[in-house]
Amino acid sequence: MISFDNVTLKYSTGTIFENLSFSVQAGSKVCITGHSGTGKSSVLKIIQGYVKPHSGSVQVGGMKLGRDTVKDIRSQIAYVPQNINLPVSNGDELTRMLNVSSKRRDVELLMGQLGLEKEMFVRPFDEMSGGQKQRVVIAVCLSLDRDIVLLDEPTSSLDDDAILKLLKVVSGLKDKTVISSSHHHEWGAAMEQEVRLGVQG
Ligand SMILES: Nc1ncnc2c1ncn2[C@@H]1O[C@H](COP(=O)(O)OP(=O)(O)OP(=O)(O)O)[C@@H](O)[C@H]1O
Repeated sequence: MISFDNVTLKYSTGTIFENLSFSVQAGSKVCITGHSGTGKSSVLKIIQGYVKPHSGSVQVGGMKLGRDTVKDIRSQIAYVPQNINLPVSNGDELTRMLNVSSKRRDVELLMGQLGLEKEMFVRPFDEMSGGQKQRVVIAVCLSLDRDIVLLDEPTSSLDDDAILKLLKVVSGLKDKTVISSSHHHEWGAAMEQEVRLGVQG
Protein backbone atom coordinates (compact mmCIF):
# COMPACT_ATOMS: atom_id res chain seq x y z
CA MET A 1 0.00 0.00 0.00
CA ILE A 2 1.06 3.59 -0.62
CA SER A 3 -0.40 6.35 1.51
CA PHE A 4 -0.10 10.09 1.95
CA ASP A 5 -1.27 11.41 5.30
CA ASN A 6 -1.81 15.19 5.44
CA VAL A 7 1.13 15.91 3.17
CA THR A 8 1.89 19.56 2.50
CA LEU A 9 4.35 20.49 -0.24
CA LYS A 10 6.07 23.84 -0.36
CA TYR A 11 8.81 24.94 -2.71
CA SER A 12 10.68 28.25 -2.60
CA THR A 13 8.08 29.34 -5.18
CA GLY A 14 5.18 28.79 -2.76
CA THR A 15 2.77 26.18 -1.43
CA ILE A 16 1.84 23.60 -4.08
CA PHE A 17 -0.68 21.56 -2.04
CA GLU A 18 -1.77 21.30 1.56
CA ASN A 19 -2.89 18.33 3.67
CA LEU A 20 -3.05 15.87 0.78
CA SER A 21 -4.25 12.46 1.95
CA PHE A 22 -4.93 9.37 -0.12
CA SER A 23 -4.16 5.69 -0.06
CA VAL A 24 -3.54 3.22 -2.82
CA GLN A 25 -4.01 -0.51 -2.32
CA ALA A 26 -1.28 -2.85 -3.57
CA GLY A 27 -2.03 -3.89 -7.14
CA SER A 28 -4.23 -0.85 -7.88
CA LYS A 29 -4.00 1.29 -10.98
CA VAL A 30 -4.21 4.95 -10.08
CA CYS A 31 -4.03 8.25 -11.93
CA ILE A 32 -3.03 11.58 -10.44
CA THR A 33 -4.87 14.30 -12.30
CA GLY A 34 -4.92 18.07 -12.07
CA HIS A 35 -4.04 21.17 -14.04
CA SER A 36 -0.47 22.05 -14.94
CA GLY A 37 1.51 23.02 -11.86
CA THR A 38 -0.77 21.40 -9.26
CA GLY A 39 2.01 19.01 -8.22
CA LYS A 40 1.43 15.72 -10.09
CA SER A 41 5.10 15.11 -10.91
CA SER A 42 6.02 16.21 -7.40
CA VAL A 43 3.78 13.50 -5.88
CA LEU A 44 5.71 10.86 -7.86
CA LYS A 45 9.00 12.40 -6.69
CA ILE A 46 7.84 12.48 -3.05
CA ILE A 47 7.02 8.74 -3.21
CA GLN A 48 10.65 8.10 -4.19
CA GLY A 49 12.14 10.48 -1.64
CA TYR A 50 13.49 12.84 -4.29
CA VAL A 51 11.38 15.70 -2.94
CA LYS A 52 10.80 16.13 0.79
CA PRO A 53 7.40 17.46 1.84
CA HIS A 54 7.09 20.30 4.31
CA SER A 55 4.89 18.19 6.61
CA GLY A 56 2.86 15.00 6.74
CA SER A 57 3.90 11.41 6.34
CA VAL A 58 4.20 8.97 3.46
CA GLN A 59 4.13 5.18 3.65
CA VAL A 60 5.27 2.92 0.83
CA GLY A 61 4.99 -0.87 0.99
CA GLY A 62 4.62 -0.96 4.77
CA MET A 63 7.53 1.42 5.38
CA LYS A 64 7.38 5.01 6.51
CA LEU A 65 9.36 7.06 4.01
CA GLY A 66 12.44 8.50 5.65
CA ARG A 67 16.21 8.53 5.53
CA ASP A 68 16.50 4.92 6.76
CA THR A 69 13.94 3.45 4.38
CA VAL A 70 14.36 5.44 1.18
CA LYS A 71 16.83 3.00 -0.38
CA ASP A 72 14.57 -0.01 0.22
CA ILE A 73 11.59 1.91 -1.06
CA ARG A 74 13.36 2.95 -4.27
CA SER A 75 14.35 -0.67 -4.90
CA GLN A 76 10.63 -1.54 -5.20
CA ILE A 77 9.96 1.15 -7.80
CA ALA A 78 10.31 1.48 -11.57
CA TYR A 79 9.96 5.13 -12.61
CA VAL A 80 9.52 6.65 -16.05
CA PRO A 81 9.90 10.44 -15.77
CA GLN A 82 8.14 13.01 -17.92
CA ASN A 83 11.28 14.27 -19.59
CA ILE A 84 13.49 11.33 -20.34
CA ASN A 85 17.17 12.26 -20.44
CA LEU A 86 19.29 9.15 -20.52
CA PRO A 87 23.04 8.58 -20.64
CA VAL A 88 22.45 5.77 -23.17
CA SER A 89 21.49 5.96 -26.83
CA ASN A 90 18.99 3.12 -27.35
CA GLY A 91 16.81 0.49 -25.64
CA ASP A 92 19.49 -2.19 -25.85
CA GLU A 93 21.99 0.00 -23.99
CA LEU A 94 19.31 0.91 -21.46
CA THR A 95 18.69 -2.75 -20.58
CA ARG A 96 22.44 -3.18 -20.07
CA MET A 97 22.64 -0.11 -17.87
CA LEU A 98 19.78 -1.46 -15.73
CA ASN A 99 21.22 -5.01 -15.70
CA VAL A 100 18.22 -6.53 -17.49
CA SER A 101 19.81 -7.38 -20.84
CA SER A 102 18.62 -10.99 -20.26
CA LYS A 103 15.05 -9.63 -20.48
CA ARG A 104 15.37 -8.59 -24.12
CA ARG A 105 12.58 -10.93 -25.24
CA ASP A 106 10.23 -9.57 -22.56
CA VAL A 107 11.04 -6.02 -23.63
CA GLU A 108 10.41 -6.82 -27.29
CA LEU A 109 7.11 -8.50 -26.40
CA LEU A 110 6.03 -5.45 -24.39
CA MET A 111 7.15 -3.15 -27.20
CA GLY A 112 4.93 -5.15 -29.59
CA GLN A 113 1.99 -4.79 -27.18
CA LEU A 114 2.66 -1.05 -27.14
CA GLY A 115 2.57 -0.90 -30.95
CA LEU A 116 6.31 -0.77 -31.71
CA GLU A 117 8.38 -2.87 -34.09
CA LYS A 118 11.10 -5.05 -32.53
CA GLU A 119 13.80 -3.17 -34.41
CA MET A 120 13.05 -0.10 -32.28
CA PHE A 121 14.96 -1.86 -29.48
CA VAL A 122 18.26 -1.00 -31.14
CA ARG A 123 17.25 2.17 -32.97
CA PRO A 124 18.96 5.30 -31.58
CA PHE A 125 16.62 7.34 -29.38
CA ASP A 126 17.52 10.49 -31.29
CA GLU A 127 16.10 8.89 -34.45
CA MET A 128 12.72 8.27 -32.76
CA SER A 129 9.67 10.38 -32.04
CA GLY A 130 9.03 11.36 -28.41
CA GLY A 131 6.19 8.83 -28.16
CA GLN A 132 8.30 5.99 -29.57
CA LYS A 133 11.16 6.67 -27.17
CA GLN A 134 8.73 6.93 -24.25
CA ARG A 135 7.23 3.51 -25.08
CA VAL A 136 10.65 1.83 -25.43
CA VAL A 137 11.61 3.22 -22.01
CA ILE A 138 8.29 2.09 -20.51
CA ALA A 139 8.82 -1.43 -21.93
CA VAL A 140 12.33 -1.61 -20.45
CA CYS A 141 11.13 -0.28 -17.08
CA LEU A 142 8.30 -2.82 -16.92
CA SER A 143 10.83 -5.60 -17.55
CA LEU A 144 12.49 -4.63 -14.25
CA ASP A 145 9.55 -6.42 -12.63
CA ARG A 146 9.29 -4.02 -9.68
CA ASP A 147 6.17 -4.05 -7.48
CA ILE A 148 5.48 -0.35 -8.00
CA VAL A 149 5.48 1.42 -11.37
CA LEU A 150 5.39 5.23 -11.55
CA LEU A 151 4.63 6.75 -14.96
CA ASP A 152 4.82 10.53 -15.25
CA GLU A 153 2.58 11.75 -18.11
CA PRO A 154 2.85 8.48 -20.09
CA THR A 155 0.15 9.61 -22.52
CA SER A 156 1.54 13.05 -23.34
CA SER A 157 3.19 12.06 -26.64
CA LEU A 158 0.84 9.22 -27.63
CA ASP A 159 -2.04 9.12 -30.09
CA ASP A 160 -5.39 7.55 -29.17
CA ASP A 161 -4.47 4.11 -30.50
CA ALA A 162 -1.17 4.04 -28.59
CA ILE A 163 -2.97 5.23 -25.42
CA LEU A 164 -5.42 2.32 -25.71
CA LYS A 165 -2.55 -0.13 -26.13
CA LEU A 166 -0.75 1.29 -23.09
CA LEU A 167 -3.98 1.08 -21.11
CA LYS A 168 -4.28 -2.60 -21.96
CA VAL A 169 -0.68 -3.27 -20.89
CA VAL A 170 -1.09 -1.34 -17.62
CA SER A 171 -4.42 -3.03 -16.81
CA GLY A 172 -2.75 -6.41 -17.40
CA LEU A 173 -0.06 -5.80 -14.75
CA LYS A 174 -2.12 -7.73 -12.24
CA ASP A 175 0.11 -7.68 -9.15
CA LYS A 176 1.71 -4.31 -9.72
CA THR A 177 0.73 -1.00 -8.25
CA VAL A 178 0.77 1.56 -11.05
CA ILE A 179 0.55 5.27 -10.35
CA SER A 180 0.53 7.55 -13.35
CA SER A 181 0.01 11.25 -13.77
CA SER A 182 -1.95 12.59 -16.70
CA HIS A 183 -3.81 15.54 -18.14
CA HIS A 184 -6.01 13.16 -20.11
CA HIS A 185 -9.45 12.79 -18.56
CA GLU A 186 -10.05 9.55 -20.46
CA TRP A 187 -6.86 8.01 -19.05
CA GLY A 188 -7.77 9.10 -15.52
CA ALA A 189 -11.30 7.80 -15.93
CA ALA A 190 -10.01 4.43 -17.14
CA MET A 191 -7.96 3.86 -13.98
CA GLU A 192 -9.43 2.21 -10.87
CA GLN A 193 -8.74 5.29 -8.79
CA GLU A 194 -8.18 8.96 -9.48
CA VAL A 195 -6.38 11.34 -7.12
CA ARG A 196 -7.31 14.90 -8.08
CA LEU A 197 -4.99 17.75 -7.25
CA GLY A 198 -5.92 21.40 -7.19
CA VAL A 199 -9.53 20.76 -6.23
CA GLN A 200 -10.84 23.04 -3.50
CA GLY A 201 -12.91 21.82 -0.57
N1 LIG B 1 12.44 22.13 -7.54
C1 LIG B 1 11.47 23.06 -7.57
N2 LIG B 1 11.67 24.27 -7.00
C2 LIG B 1 10.70 25.21 -7.02
N3 LIG B 1 9.50 25.04 -7.59
C3 LIG B 1 9.26 23.87 -8.19
C4 LIG B 1 10.23 22.82 -8.21
N4 LIG B 1 9.71 21.75 -8.86
C5 LIG B 1 8.48 22.13 -9.24
N5 LIG B 1 8.20 23.37 -8.84
C6 LIG B 1 6.92 24.09 -9.02
O1 LIG B 1 5.94 23.35 -8.34
C7 LIG B 1 4.73 23.31 -9.08
C8 LIG B 1 4.32 21.87 -9.29
O2 LIG B 1 5.22 21.25 -10.20
P1 LIG B 1 4.95 19.79 -10.78
O3 LIG B 1 5.95 19.55 -11.86
O4 LIG B 1 4.86 18.82 -9.66
O5 LIG B 1 3.47 19.99 -11.38
P2 LIG B 1 2.66 19.13 -12.43
O6 LIG B 1 1.25 19.11 -11.93
O7 LIG B 1 3.31 17.83 -12.66
O8 LIG B 1 2.77 20.05 -13.73
P3 LIG B 1 2.70 19.67 -15.29
O9 LIG B 1 1.31 19.11 -15.51
O10 LIG B 1 2.88 20.99 -15.98
O11 LIG B 1 3.77 18.68 -15.58
C9 LIG B 1 4.99 24.11 -10.35
O12 LIG B 1 4.47 25.40 -10.18
C10 LIG B 1 6.50 24.15 -10.47
O13 LIG B 1 6.93 25.32 -11.08
